[in-house]
Amino acid sequence: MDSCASLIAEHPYRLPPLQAASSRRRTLAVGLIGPGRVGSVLLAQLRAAQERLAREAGLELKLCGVAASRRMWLDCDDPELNAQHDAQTWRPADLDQFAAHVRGEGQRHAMLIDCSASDMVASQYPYWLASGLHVVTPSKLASSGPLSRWQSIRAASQYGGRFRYEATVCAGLPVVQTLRDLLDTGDQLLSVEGMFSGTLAWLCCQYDGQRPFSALLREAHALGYTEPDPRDDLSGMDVARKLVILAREAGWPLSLHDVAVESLVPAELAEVPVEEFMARLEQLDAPMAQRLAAAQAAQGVLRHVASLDCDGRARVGLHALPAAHAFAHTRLTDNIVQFRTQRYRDNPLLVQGPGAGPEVTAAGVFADLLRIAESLEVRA
Ligand SMILES: NC(=O)c1ccc[n+]([C@@H]2O[C@H](COP(=O)([O-])OP(=O)(O)OC[C@H]3O[C@@H](n4cnc5c(N)ncnc54)[C@H](O)[C@@H]3O)[C@@H](O)[C@H]2O)c1
Ligand SMILES: N[C@@H](CCO)C(=O)O
Repeated sequence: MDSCASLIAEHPYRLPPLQAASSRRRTLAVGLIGPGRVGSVLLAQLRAAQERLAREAGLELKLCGVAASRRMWLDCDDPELNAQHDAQTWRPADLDQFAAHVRGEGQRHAMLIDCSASDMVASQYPYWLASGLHVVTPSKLASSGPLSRWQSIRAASQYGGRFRYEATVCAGLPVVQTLRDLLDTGDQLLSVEGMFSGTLAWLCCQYDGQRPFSALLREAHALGYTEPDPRDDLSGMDVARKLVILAREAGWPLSLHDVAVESLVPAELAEVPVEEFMARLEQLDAPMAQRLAAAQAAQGVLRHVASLDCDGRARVGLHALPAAHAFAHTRLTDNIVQFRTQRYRDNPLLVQGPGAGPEVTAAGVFADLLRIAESLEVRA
């Protein structure tokens, strides 16, 4: 035990568990869709916290199912069978059946967590929310997809289940909620600027010409920073989606086609299957070496920067910034978000920290789950 942990364990004045635990006992049925890098870490975090949440917060999390792209696991009344994760308990995936199973009979609180990167899954949100299921996701597809679908999701979440998506922008950092709080307290957003890609932040920090860009990109993929298809990061589309999400949060009807995006993906690799793209990554090395040399010649550093203003101007691209620029001093996957608002007009409000990776992203999703759970009424 480190000294801090032992101090907490031995301290005679440790705070008692929350009083409300017994009087606010609630059960939340949870189904997870997409047990990939983020989804599987989230499952581990939920399991690790289950007992503590029941004891200290009166929240019983009941994991009732996991759906992957081709198969799903549903719990049943037989604990022995539930304990087995083998072919006997897995069955072909069927999202309607999955959602109905998690919703269950009667009035129980139920939530679907979408950790896939599937548009087909995102298109189900309006129906799930309208049926009273809560939805939490790190996937940007719904919040930055077609505006009409986004509006249906917002409408369904007004009277149905609740919808939260904090981890869609800068993973576990409190970005969407910070903007929401500013707006809800009467502030007005003027502009947002920053570095919104953990992958590109990490690549820009690591890339000094010693190792080829392609080798670093393979490493970023293995570390779980990239999107399932790393072209979503390199093309700037992942960052464009984050700008669209923030703009819509502020009530501006932005869509992806409104964002001016500079892509780093060579045209000949834009449409090939992802496996082929990964096999041909070396084709990125020469153009990226040129960008680095140009930045170094100007005594600058490469940084991937995005901006959005209240006239709807949104742009995303790679820049050579002076070494003294605030964005030049970030580390690892650090994202920076600068909100300029009426209140923070002269000196912007800053959110900064790691912006990618399964652990921090899963924790952002988990925090959304807890915020919804806090608001649930006690039901028999
Ligand atoms: N990795 C990060 O740092 C990070 C950060 C923020 C947000 N996100 C978002 O989190 C989501 C998951 O990212 P990841 O890195 O875990 O990706 P991943 O590819 O590791 O996992 C995605 C999982 O979803 C499954 N899947 C695909 N289609 C499905 C379907 N129709 N039904 C059920 N499952 C399906 C895949 O089989 C895979 O297991 C993505 O939307 C991503 O944009 C990731
Ligand atoms: N691939 C994304 C994950 C976080 O959205 C990034 O690198 O920023």
